[in-house]
Amino acid sequence: MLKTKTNDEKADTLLTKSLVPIIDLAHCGTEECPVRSVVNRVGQQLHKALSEKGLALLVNHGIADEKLKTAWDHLDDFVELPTDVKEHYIRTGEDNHGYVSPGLECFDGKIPELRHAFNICTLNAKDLPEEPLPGFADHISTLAEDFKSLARFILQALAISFDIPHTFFLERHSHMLSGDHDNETTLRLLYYPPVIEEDENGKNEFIKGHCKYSYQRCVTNLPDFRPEYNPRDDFNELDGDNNRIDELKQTTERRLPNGDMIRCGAHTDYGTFTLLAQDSEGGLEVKLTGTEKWQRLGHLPGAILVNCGEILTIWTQNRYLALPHRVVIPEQEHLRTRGRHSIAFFCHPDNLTLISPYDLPLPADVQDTTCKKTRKKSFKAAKEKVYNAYQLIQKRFRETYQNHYTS
Ligand SMILES: O=C(O)CCC(=O)C(=O)O
Ligand SMILES: [Fe+2]
Repeated sequence: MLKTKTNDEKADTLLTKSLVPIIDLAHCGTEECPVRSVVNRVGQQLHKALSEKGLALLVNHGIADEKLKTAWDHLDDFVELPTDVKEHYIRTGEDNHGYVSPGLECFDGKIPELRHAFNICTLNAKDLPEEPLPGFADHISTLAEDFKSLARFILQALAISFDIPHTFFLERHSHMLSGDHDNETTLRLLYYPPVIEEDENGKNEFIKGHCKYSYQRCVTNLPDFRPEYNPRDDFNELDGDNNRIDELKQTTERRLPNGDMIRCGAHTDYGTFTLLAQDSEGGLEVKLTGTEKWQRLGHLPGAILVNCGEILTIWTQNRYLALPHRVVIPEQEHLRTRGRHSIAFFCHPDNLTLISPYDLPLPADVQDTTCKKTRKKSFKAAKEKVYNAYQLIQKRFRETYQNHYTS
């Protein structure tokens, strides 16, 4: 007799199809003093995941799903506030804190981003929309503290993966979310509105700034790593054939009535690493280390993605490469016409930390093969070019918001 698969069996089968290494944090990711043996194991697993792929999915990390969902509810409420109220909370550029409305950011330097973002760099209630939205400050501050604890866990695990004292990275990230302008770490709430080509007035939902689905739960609680045919993949095979690429773009890229839009352009994150939670599949694609092809990441409900940022790449002398990623407008109508929420925690070193590629020990094989003279020479060159974390990130902010600054 043919046996039908249980949900758990289906989930297991789908998990084995995941592109991404899955790391179990044994529920101690947010603990102040996590069990040492778990930190050691995660350190070894992170080393393999980040050096081979540039990312990993964290499960049993200690941040309850309900907390994430409530944060997304708060963001939806914020987006629905009248424009003049929202204006009080707009990101000014002096620091990264505040609301960023759709169209202001441009990660790939070309196409404006189709999303609402609220950046949180300080937990001070007066800088959060507590007055129009009672409960916002309390909830978001607790969640931000959870993400900070999880980041501290990862920082310790990373140190272990390099065989250096477990406090090495912690000491260089000691001001995260302190509100004293000494560290650019940011918790970012994101909402991508549904993309509906035309409504009855001939306008797109996004252009009206109205969110048809203000909140959505995942379609399913099963992992979703189905490989799907994506016509954009054809671009990957067509290096250099510009005519053919243009022709394909006409048929595969979603254009809105007022021009090109994308959910989030291709980029790498600027900091040490990023933790990312997403409420549903909504177009997140990655280029895994060593590959040139955009791949759909898929969705594992409740998991938090950790991906390597540019500062960690410098620190590790390119052993952990920053992960190129983007959020495209999904081809499938049932995904495109639903909104999508995510939360990103960008973990940054303290501003004055010098990011030198010579702080970490070289792996044994590199040490053996690199002759002393070359090492001396490159050390001198590297010494001349060392920037601090603040200088590195400000340069990247200027590039991302260049349209805004010049307009
Ligand atoms: O929303 C997402 O899934 C990704 C967001 C992102 O990559 C970013 O804001 O840097
Ligand atoms: Fe990103």
